[in-house]
Amino acid sequence: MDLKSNHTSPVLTDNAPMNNTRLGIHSALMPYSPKGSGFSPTLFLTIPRKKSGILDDVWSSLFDAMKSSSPTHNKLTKESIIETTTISDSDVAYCKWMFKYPSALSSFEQISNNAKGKKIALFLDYDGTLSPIVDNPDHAYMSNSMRTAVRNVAKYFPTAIISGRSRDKVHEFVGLSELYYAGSHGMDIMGPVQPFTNGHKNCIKSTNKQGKEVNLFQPASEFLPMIDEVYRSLVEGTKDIPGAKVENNKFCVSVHYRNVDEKSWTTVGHSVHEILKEYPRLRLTHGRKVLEVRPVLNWDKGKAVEFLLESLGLMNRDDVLPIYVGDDRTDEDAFKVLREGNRGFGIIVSSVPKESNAFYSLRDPSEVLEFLKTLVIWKKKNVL
Ligand SMILES: O=P(O)(O)OC[C@H]1O[C@H](O[C@H]2O[C@H](CO)[C@@H](O)[C@H](O)[C@H]2O)[C@H](O)[C@@H](O)[C@@H]1O
Repeated sequence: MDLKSNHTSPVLTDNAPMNNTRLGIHSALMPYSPKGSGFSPTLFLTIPRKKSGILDDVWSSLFDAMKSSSPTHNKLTKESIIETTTISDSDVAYCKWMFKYPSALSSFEQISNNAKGKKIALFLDYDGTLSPIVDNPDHAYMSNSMRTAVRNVAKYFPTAIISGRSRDKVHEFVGLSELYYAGSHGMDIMGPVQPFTNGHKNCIKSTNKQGKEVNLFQPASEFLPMIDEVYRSLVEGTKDIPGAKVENNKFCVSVHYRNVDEKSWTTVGHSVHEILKEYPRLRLTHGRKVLEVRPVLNWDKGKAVEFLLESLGLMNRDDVLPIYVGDDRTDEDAFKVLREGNRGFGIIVSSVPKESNAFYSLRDPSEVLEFLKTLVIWKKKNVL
């Protein structure tokens, strides 16, 4: 299969009206090039940051994006059940979308043909991929059957979890020590000890909880005090908004508005924006009913995938097939890296149509579970 020819020129629109950036907000809250830091300049984004006068534009587009960032599932009523006996417009739209992003389950044969003679490297996002989206981020538990499936795939394929959460938190949720973990959207990677060829200087040797020697890569370590400070300011600045929740993800901070009354979403946005004005070295990205504050650093989940492939000795090898499964905007960076290098492919987890750089789709975590089980069954058959 020629991975490049599946479909061309993917556009990342994410179902929301936006300017030429994901949020329509980047010109205000985006990149800044700090001088005199100890970092490699290539790690920093370099688009100049505008100072003022665009607040209205910024917030109207942010608000549109906030509204559409995670579909609200209609509650089942008698009427809706009767209605669903006929095919709805959204079913038709989903089916059309699946022509472009075929199901990774029904296309499994195609995937396995492509994987023949190759070593699969598996990258898995956590929230919305391995665990269902729930209202309380502290309760986003993974099912035992999913844990077993992940443990099983990891027996056959090098497997990494790449999450926006802090590395410790996502490790605690997943609870498997045989995996590699990248937290804070890839800014905190614990990987195997390997001689690095890419000269990353923020890499240090450490030991994991099992006492095994590991490599720790934290390109944003300089930002720790700033992130702690902005976390406290965000907690203070949103404390009077019922339902708002701020989560410290170590090298980034999440401001959740899933449980905030829609009428107050702009208040959340404005509060975050007011605070971030004081932090030109921080930027804002947008996930599923969450605003994510992170360092202005040229580092994302895509870079984390490349870093892990390199440290596993699997980079740029014809006999390696990386597969990345994820549901959110930040996963697009990883899909893109795999697509552009024609290295492997992304699988987008979504129950609604959305533009993506992935090649295949799965509807929800229950289909992710099926996919992982299918991979193991296929591998077992082919090993024997
Ligand atoms: O990269 P991920 O592992 O997908 O992390 C992205 C964000 O996930 C979490 O928030 C999302 O899931 C929550 C639990 O289901 C849900 O309540 C929230 O609305 C979602 O945005 C996590 O809490 C965030 O910190 C991550 O940035």
